[in-house]
Amino acid sequence: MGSLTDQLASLVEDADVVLLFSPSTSFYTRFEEMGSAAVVVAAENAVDAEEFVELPLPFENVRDRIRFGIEGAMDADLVDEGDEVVCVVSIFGDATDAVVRVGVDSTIHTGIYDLFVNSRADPGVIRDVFEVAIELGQKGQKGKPVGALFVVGDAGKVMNKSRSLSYNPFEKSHVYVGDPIVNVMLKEFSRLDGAFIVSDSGKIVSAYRYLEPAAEGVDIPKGLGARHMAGGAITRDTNAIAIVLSESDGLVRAFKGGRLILEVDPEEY
Ligand SMILES: Nc1ncnc2c1ncn2[C@@H]1O[C@H](COP(=O)(O)OP(=O)(O)OP(=O)(O)O)[C@@H](O)[C@H]1O
Ligand SMILES: [Mn+2]
Repeated sequence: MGSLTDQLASLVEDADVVLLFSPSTSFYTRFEEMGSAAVVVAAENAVDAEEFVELPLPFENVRDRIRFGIEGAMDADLVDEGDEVVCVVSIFGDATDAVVRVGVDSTIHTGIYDLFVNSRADPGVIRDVFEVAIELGQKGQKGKPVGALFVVGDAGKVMNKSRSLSYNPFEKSHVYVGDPIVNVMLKEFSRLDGAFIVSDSGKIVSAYRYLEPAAEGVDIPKGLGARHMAGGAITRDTNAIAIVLSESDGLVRAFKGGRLILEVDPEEY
């Protein structure tokens, strides 16, 4: 009696919902055969799950990944506050290697799902901008660390709350983030001062914008400088989100509604 299995069984006991993160087909099939209901959280619905939450980024930080899955499941009314959720994840490799039990309360909710899915801009556009910022953080510009500020969505209003620092290289072009050539241009222009403005659909509206948002009601951590403050504040003053790569600490941060929602270390991707 009192075997390890018995001891650990308490981890999954009385769970309200099971979230399977990127399960293999065989794992998912076995799970289905047991008749257990599960929500699949993955980049794509490769197992044809009935209940599915799409992950826009791999989220190397497992807490972020789990938060995203839970918030997504809550948004789809599959999980409620007060539920006990069991998350089956892979941390070190592709195979399932961890079970995490989470009691869902208000503190679980950071807005990480909301950032991608309930913003003005398309989720794919937000993901593409994230990817550019992460790559830029990994490689820098010609080996040197660079910073960058991308304001995504609600571009008309953002343009009204900002001014041009110089000639806009994207003035007459119709180019979109996610296109490999455009991503190279964005990286090249990251040496310039100011912000990139991206529309809801991913069109690069401008580079070189100096943001002049009202800063009241902005709640961002002390110690971040003017770029982060301006990026955070514009998301309070408009319905845009901001993705900021810091030149000084190398992290990529996302802001929405004047709040810091997500911090990602490009070196971990
Ligand atoms: N209001 C603004 N609008 C657009 N860009 C800005 C604004 N304020 C600062 N920046 C840009 O941010 C750059 C860095 O400024 P600062 O060092 O104060 O920001 P920071 O938040 O500390 O960012 P980092 O972590 O990259 O140093 C500036 O050179 C400028 O290009
Ligand atoms: Mn700085």
